[in-house]
Amino acid sequence: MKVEQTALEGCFIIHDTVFPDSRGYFFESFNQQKFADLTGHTIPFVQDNQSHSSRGVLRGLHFQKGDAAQSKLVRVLKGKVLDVAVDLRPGSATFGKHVAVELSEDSHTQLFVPRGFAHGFAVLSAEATFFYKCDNFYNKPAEGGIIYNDASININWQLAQDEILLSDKDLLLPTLKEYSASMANA
Ligand SMILES: Cc1cn([C@H]2C[C@H](O)[C@@H](COP(=O)(O)OP(=O)(O)O[C@H]3O[C@H](C)C(=O)[C@H](O)[C@H]3O)O2)c(=O)[nH]c1=O
Repeated sequence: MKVEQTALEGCFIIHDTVFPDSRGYFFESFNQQKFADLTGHTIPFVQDNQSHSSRGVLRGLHFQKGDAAQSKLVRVLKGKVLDVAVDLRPGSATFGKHVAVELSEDSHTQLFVPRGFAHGFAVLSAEATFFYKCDNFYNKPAEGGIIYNDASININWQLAQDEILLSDKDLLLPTLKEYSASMANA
């Protein structure tokens, strides 16, 4: 397992150590001690999630607010996605900035998304199975989000506009400016 820092402090890429042999391959997808030794974080993950989507599906940009905030360790079991994390930490020097990383079943890479970030992904392969660990439980009332095509974040999702399929909920998400204003008035 190797850790690659990104431009956003606390958000990093994990390169898994894979053991191929004549049968296929093996790798430890998560080891709390190795994760802590390499990242300095001991994360008490409490919930695993898995979703499956067809090409063009875009899930995000999502987060949970306040004490319900989640850090996530995300990876792809099947197919390929563009995975995106957006820094929404108040006062962060990289507030509103994002990282976009291709994750696939063959890359054996994972992305750690800290609390305070919005997260989303777009499916680039015919279909993709997405798996992630969360360090806080699902809390529907605390859910928040930012619209995927917010010009101030300017994410290139690597899909043609007419390919992108969003949930009705995600189509109605606010821009970062609208969200920030709503929080300021809260
Ligand atoms: C997230 C979640 C959802 N659900 C239920 C609620 C809905 O009935 C159904 C689908 O939920 P949703 O449309 O919010 O699923 P996604 O659009 O994949 O949401 C996720 O998308 C991006 C990529 C994220 O990072 C978040 O973890 C999460 O928001 O699963 C649960 O029961 N537990 C959960 O933890």
